[in-house]
Amino acid sequence: MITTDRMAAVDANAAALGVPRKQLMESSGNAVAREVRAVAEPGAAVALVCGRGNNGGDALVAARFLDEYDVAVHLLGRPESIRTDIARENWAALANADVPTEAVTDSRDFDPAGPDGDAPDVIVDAMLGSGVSGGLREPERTAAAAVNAVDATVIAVDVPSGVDADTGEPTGDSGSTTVRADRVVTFHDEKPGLAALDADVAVADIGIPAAAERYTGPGDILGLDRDPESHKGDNGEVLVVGGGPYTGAPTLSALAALRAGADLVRVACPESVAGAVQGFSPNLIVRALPGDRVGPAHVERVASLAAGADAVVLGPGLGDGDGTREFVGEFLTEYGGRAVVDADALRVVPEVDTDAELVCTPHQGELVGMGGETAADPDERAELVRGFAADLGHTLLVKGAVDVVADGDDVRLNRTGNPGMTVGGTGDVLAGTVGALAAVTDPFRAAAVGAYVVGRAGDAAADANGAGLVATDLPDRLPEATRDE
Ligand SMILES: NC(=O)C1=CN([C@@H]2O[C@H](COP(=O)(O)OP(=O)(O)OC[C@H]3O[C@@H](n4cnc5c(N)ncnc54)[C@H](O)[C@@H]3O)[C@@H](O)[C@H]2O)[C@H](O)CC1
Ligand SMILES: [K+]
Repeated sequence: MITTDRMAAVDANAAALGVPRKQLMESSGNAVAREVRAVAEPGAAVALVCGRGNNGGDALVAARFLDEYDVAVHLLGRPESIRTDIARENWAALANADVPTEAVTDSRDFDPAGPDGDAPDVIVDAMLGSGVSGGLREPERTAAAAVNAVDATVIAVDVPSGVDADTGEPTGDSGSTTVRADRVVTFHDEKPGLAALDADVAVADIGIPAAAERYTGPGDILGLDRDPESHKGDNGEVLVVGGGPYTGAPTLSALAALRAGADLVRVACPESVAGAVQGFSPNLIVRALPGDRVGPAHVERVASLAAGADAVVLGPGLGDGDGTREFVGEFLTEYGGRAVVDADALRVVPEVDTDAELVCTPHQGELVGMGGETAADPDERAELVRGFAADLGHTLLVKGAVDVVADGDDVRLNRTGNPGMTVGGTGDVLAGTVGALAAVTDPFRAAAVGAYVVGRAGDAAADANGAGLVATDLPDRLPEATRDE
């Protein structure tokens, strides 16, 4: 099962892995042709109704494969309005292969029966797929009604036009037109909303490599960019709780959170280091806690600060004194929001019963310290991490040459980054980055994207500084690493 957003990410990851979209479209078109052959004998009349996007492109390919049928292609719009060059190439190929085609510019002219007036045996609905937004507009709306009015077997490409593949509901309001399909041939994996439809659903493998789903890639960032209408605070407020024996760690986390997109970052730290932390950057808002270590006396104060944040980053530079461990346990017991837990705070997590949604970011040693297991083989390690995440009831991001991100259901691997990143402080940068992302997306995705972009920032830093990279090289490189390619 895959959602349309995740499908778009996997599609982009496949492209980044070098799988040409044209190849995917050829495979999709071939799958559509197979569906036609499954329902109609050679010589049957097949009308392919194509939109201007890649959904239409799939059917333009299919038309080429169906030469033993009486094929007619109806493009809804002018050929020059076809959106992508791969779909345009397929249109041109059809015209050269003397397949009857017509470009419908006025929806009132559209008749799936075509010029000879005989109703087709099969109609392929390739008007709109995952690129649909809102209820059907013209000419697709009139065309959908015309398709529904014909007594033919309707095969929908990817999803029936006008249907939201995630919900099975119309993409417009409940009364809006959708194509009623007898069969749906969807690509790569089942979509959540298709089961609700009164149609047979076939899932076609179109050659998307498993790595496009298993490993993070540029597609995982899609959709995280800011809403241009957003204003201060919408893009996340993060509270970093750390410092004590160390001052650099909470600062690195806080700077990373800002560079990863958080609007406001506050740092709750012992007053003994507050001056040093504030001194690192005027961008930070420091909330000093009495004394030189974070302890149980600070739980109420930190809990009230956390209530005003979208995500907490707990642990950088806290140290592992008894009082600090007690603080972490009591704070997490009380806190019910989202938190990234790192460094010395990690070992408390297995003992604490919390309503919070946690992302724990241990390295392999810290994972074992929490009671988890690791293995040399990446797939075995991934399965062990997934099982431990299920036991913990939280998301794990286990750092390594290949980072393993897992919650009880899903596992994703990240292979950006380089050995230069073993330098101290990069874990603090990662924790802050995941904190900023957890403020705007779900914990699993925050961990996967966080691992990916910090690794890319580390790779950019290594390009510039070789193995001499230091953690402070990373935050400023996060914006570039987080940009949609
Ligand atoms: N995901 C994959 O790996 C593959 C997907 N394929 C096929 O590509 C479509 C998605 O193609 P896309 O071009 O993104 O969008 P659509 O073709 O679905 O539609 C875009 C097209 O439609 C117009 N439009 C959008 N909303 C409406 C509306 N409400 N009313 C009218 N018109 C609308 C929009 O302006 C565009 O012009 C996917 O479904 C698969 O079939 C690849 O070919 C194979 C790999
Ligand atoms: K369709």
